[in-house]
Amino acid sequence: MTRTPVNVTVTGAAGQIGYALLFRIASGHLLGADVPVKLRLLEIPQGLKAAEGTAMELEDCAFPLLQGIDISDDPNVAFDGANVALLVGARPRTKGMERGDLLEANGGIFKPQGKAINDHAADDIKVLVVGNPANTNALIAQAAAPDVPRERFTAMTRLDHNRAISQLAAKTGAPVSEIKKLTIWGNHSATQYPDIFHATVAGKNAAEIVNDEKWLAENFIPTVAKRGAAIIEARGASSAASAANAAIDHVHTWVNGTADGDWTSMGIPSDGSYGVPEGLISSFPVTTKDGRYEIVQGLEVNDFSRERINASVKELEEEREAVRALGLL
Ligand SMILES: NC(=O)c1ccc[n+]([C@@H]2O[C@H](COP(=O)([O-])OP(=O)(O)OC[C@H]3O[C@@H](n4cnc5c(N)ncnc54)[C@H](O)[C@@H]3O)[C@@H](O)[C@H]2O)c1
Ligand SMILES: O=C(O)C[C@H](O)C(=O)O
Repeated sequence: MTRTPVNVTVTGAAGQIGYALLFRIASGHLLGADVPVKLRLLEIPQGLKAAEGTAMELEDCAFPLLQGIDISDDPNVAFDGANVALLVGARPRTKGMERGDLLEANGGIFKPQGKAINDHAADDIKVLVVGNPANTNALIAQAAAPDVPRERFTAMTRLDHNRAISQLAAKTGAPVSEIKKLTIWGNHSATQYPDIFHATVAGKNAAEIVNDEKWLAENFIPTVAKRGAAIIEARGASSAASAANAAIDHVHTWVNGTADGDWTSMGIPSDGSYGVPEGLISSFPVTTKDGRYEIVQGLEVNDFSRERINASVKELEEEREAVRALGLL
């Protein structure tokens, strides 16, 4: 194999998403079956030993595409030469912690990581933030990386997108492969808005096939938006394999392109489209090609959708104000 390996940095590598993610990156699912990779694992000092254990297991898989694994607790080392960065490690909310405390604690993680990306990553760096609150953590990292084109910082709403496809497939009886053009708008939180008004099921308009606004408002939207909490309740831990799968999907689609006649959802810096204030990292319908994404333009937004997009965007604005007040932007 002569191709130069792609450097993929994963933070929180010893966590549960990390464990579900690393083996799939190393086996070619992130970038392609012919793309060699080098893994850079970033952990806090307490996580280093577990990360070493995971690295031993990765070696034991003898993946032909895996050309090296480095482990560090220093962001300046872990992001050195990174082409793709998956920011998974974050501070979970603990008992008695207010939202502001959570944002401040994550600022302490994502600001230095953004700066390390700014100073050390490769020129073609692509960043996906998974650690929650993902959209606002992405904003913090982006603000600390003024030399990196801002569109390279993205936040994960692909898990919500995949969840919504699955729920719509179950409702309509269609296979998931027949569901296209679904959109997640807004924040990766309970305010997100999964939109089926432009989606298609086997080529026909999904909203017309469903024809049930009550189901949309009272079943579909809350099921998708609160799925993360339902999984925490059932598993006793937040989603891991499905989150890792969505991270793989997000980067694979960004790098390799969306299929003709379809789009995906990504949390990306707003350019003001659809009335979302410029600069907020909000989820949009996007097409991708040649490693770049574009917001799908010209979609009609009805009153039902507008109200819900506005509510999620308002929450993002409040989060932005909170981190600005903390001096993180
Ligand atoms: N966007 C999404 O759709 C989505 C879905 C599921 C989970 N999440 C979020 O992903 C994050 C990770 O989830 P998990 O289940 O893997 O958590 P986890 O607690 O199992 O693992 C997190 C890991 O991050 C490490 N870590 C903490 N601070 C770090 C730092 N500064 N640098 C490097 N590593 C650091 C920890 O040591 C730990 O090993 C959480 O914030 C979770 O809420 C997001
Ligand atoms: O970790 C969480 O709070 C939930 C997670 O973001 C998810 O959507 O599964």
